[in-house]
Amino acid sequence: LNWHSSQIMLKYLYNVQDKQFALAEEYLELETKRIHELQRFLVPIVDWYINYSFTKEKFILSHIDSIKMMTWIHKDLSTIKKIMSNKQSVEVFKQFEEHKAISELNIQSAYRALRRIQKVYAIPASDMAVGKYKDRIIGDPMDACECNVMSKYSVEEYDTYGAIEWALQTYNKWLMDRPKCVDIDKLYYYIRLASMSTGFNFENLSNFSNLNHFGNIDYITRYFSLIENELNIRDINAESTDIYHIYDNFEQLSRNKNFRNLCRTGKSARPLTCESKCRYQTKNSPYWILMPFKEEDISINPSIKLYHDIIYDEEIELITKMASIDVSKLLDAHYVPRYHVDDIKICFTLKLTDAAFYFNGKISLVDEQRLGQLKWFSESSDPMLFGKLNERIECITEYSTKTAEGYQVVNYGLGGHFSEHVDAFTDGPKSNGNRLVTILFYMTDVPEDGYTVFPNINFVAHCRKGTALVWQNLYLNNGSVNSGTIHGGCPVIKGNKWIMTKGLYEEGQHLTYNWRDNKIITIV
Ligand SMILES: O=C(O)CCC(=O)C(=O)O
Ligand SMILES: [Fe+2]
Repeated sequence: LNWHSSQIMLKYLYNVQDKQFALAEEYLELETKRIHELQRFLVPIVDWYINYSFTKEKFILSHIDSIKMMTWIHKDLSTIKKIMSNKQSVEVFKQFEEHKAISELNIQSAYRALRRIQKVYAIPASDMAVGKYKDRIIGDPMDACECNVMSKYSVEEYDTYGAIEWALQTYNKWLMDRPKCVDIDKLYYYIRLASMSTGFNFENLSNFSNLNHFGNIDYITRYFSLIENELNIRDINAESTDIYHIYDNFEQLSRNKNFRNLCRTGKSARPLTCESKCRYQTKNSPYWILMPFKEEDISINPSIKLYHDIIYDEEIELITKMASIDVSKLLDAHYVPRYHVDDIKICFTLKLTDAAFYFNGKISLVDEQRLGQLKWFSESSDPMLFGKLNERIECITEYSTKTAEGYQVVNYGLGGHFSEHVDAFTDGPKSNGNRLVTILFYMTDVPEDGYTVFPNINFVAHCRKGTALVWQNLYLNNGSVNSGTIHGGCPVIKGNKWIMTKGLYEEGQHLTYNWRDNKIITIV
C-alpha cells in the first residue's frame, strides 16, 4: 500500500496506528495485572519458604511435615505457572504487528515526495528543515535523524545536490546533541560522493580527504563550514538571490522551468484582453434563469472557462465519501455506510487505486509523473447525482455527455501532483474519438499551493471548492491537439486536494470535421 499517496490513505494509516497503540496499551494493562498477581501470590510464599528452609532437614524427618510441604509445593507451583502463563496478554501481543502498516519502501517514497516539493518550490533545505516555506509554516522542524534520511535517500537516487544540502543540515543539527542515528562517517562519505558533480571547488576540500575524522570534531567542522562557504558562494542561502535559478541549473530540466515558476508564484501571467469577461450565464434556460451560473473567460485559444459554485457542497460530500468508502471498510468491519446497497457494490468494484500516468499508450506508475489515489465512477453508481452533473455539464459546454467517460475522482497526498501532460490521447485514434473537452471540478480549497498550471499560456488555476475549469483539448477545425492545453497539477504542500474530472469525446458531437478520418494525431 502506498500510504503517502493520498490523504484518505494517510488517514487510514493513522487509524491503523491508533489501533496498534490501543493494543499496546491493552497489553501493558494485562501484563501489569499479571505481574501484580504473581507478586501478590509469590511474595508471601517465598517469605514462608525462606523461613522454613532453615528447617528443611527437620521437615524431611517429620513425615507429617513432609506431606504438608509436598501438598504446598504441588498447589503453589501449579498456581504460579497458571498466573505466569496467563494467555490473555499473549493473545493481545500476537495481534500487535509493528510492520503491519508501513514499510521501509513507503518511507522512502514519502521522503522522495518531500524532496519533490522542495525541488519544485525551490525550498532551501535550511528552510524546510525548520518547517518553513517563504513566510509560511509548513510543518514542524525536522531533527538530525530526519535530515540524515533525506541525505541518505538523495545519495541513493543520485540526487547529489540534495545529498549535500541535507548532509549540511544533518551536521548542524547533529552537533547539538549528537544523536546515534547519524553516522558522521557516512555523512562525510555522502558529501564526498556528491561533491564533484554539484560543481564544488573540490580542490579546496582535498586537503581534508585523508583526515582522520574520527573524534576530530574541529577538523570536521572546518570541513563542513568550507562546504557551507562553497554553497554560500553560489548564493544558496543568500536571500537576495533567487535560489530557484540555482535549482534550475542543477536540475537542468528547462522544459519544466515555467511550470515550476507558475507553481511557485501561483500567479497567471496572461494579459487580460477586452474579450476577457465574466457573466451570469443562463443559456436561455428557464431553469438557469433562477440560478444562473457564474462563467469567467480565461482564454480564447485554447478555449478555457472557469465556473464558480457549479458543484454543490452536498454533492461534494457524497462523492468524497463514496470515494473513501472502501478504505473505511478496510479499517472498520462495523462500518455502516449510509448508501444504498446497490451503490456500494459498484463502489467496491471500482476500487480506489494509485493514480496512473499514461504515456505512449503505456501505463506508468511512477511517482515522479503522478501521485494520488483515484477512483472511477460510472453514472450508474449514483444515477441521481451523476445524472444531474451530466445535465449541468451539457448545459455549460453545449456538448453531449452520452459518449463521455465516467467521473474520475482524485485525492492527493504527501507531495501529490500530476506532471505536465495533455488530456487528449496522442497515441492513436480511439473508438469514441479523442478527448475533446475536459471538465475539472475542484472539491476542496487548497489555499496556497497545489494549483493547476497551464505553462504554455501562463495560466494558473487555484483549487477552490465548488469551481470547475472547462477547456477544449482539440482544435475545432481539424481535431488536432492544442498544445496550449498542456497542464499539470503542482505538488500539494499543505492541505487536502480533491478533484473530479470528466472527459467528453468527439463521438456524438456536432463537429465541422470528420474525426474518424484523423488517423494521425498531431499536437499544434
Ligand atoms: O490536479 C490537477 O490540478 C490537474 C489534474 C489533471 O490534469 C488530470 O487529472 O488530468
Ligand atoms: Fe489533465
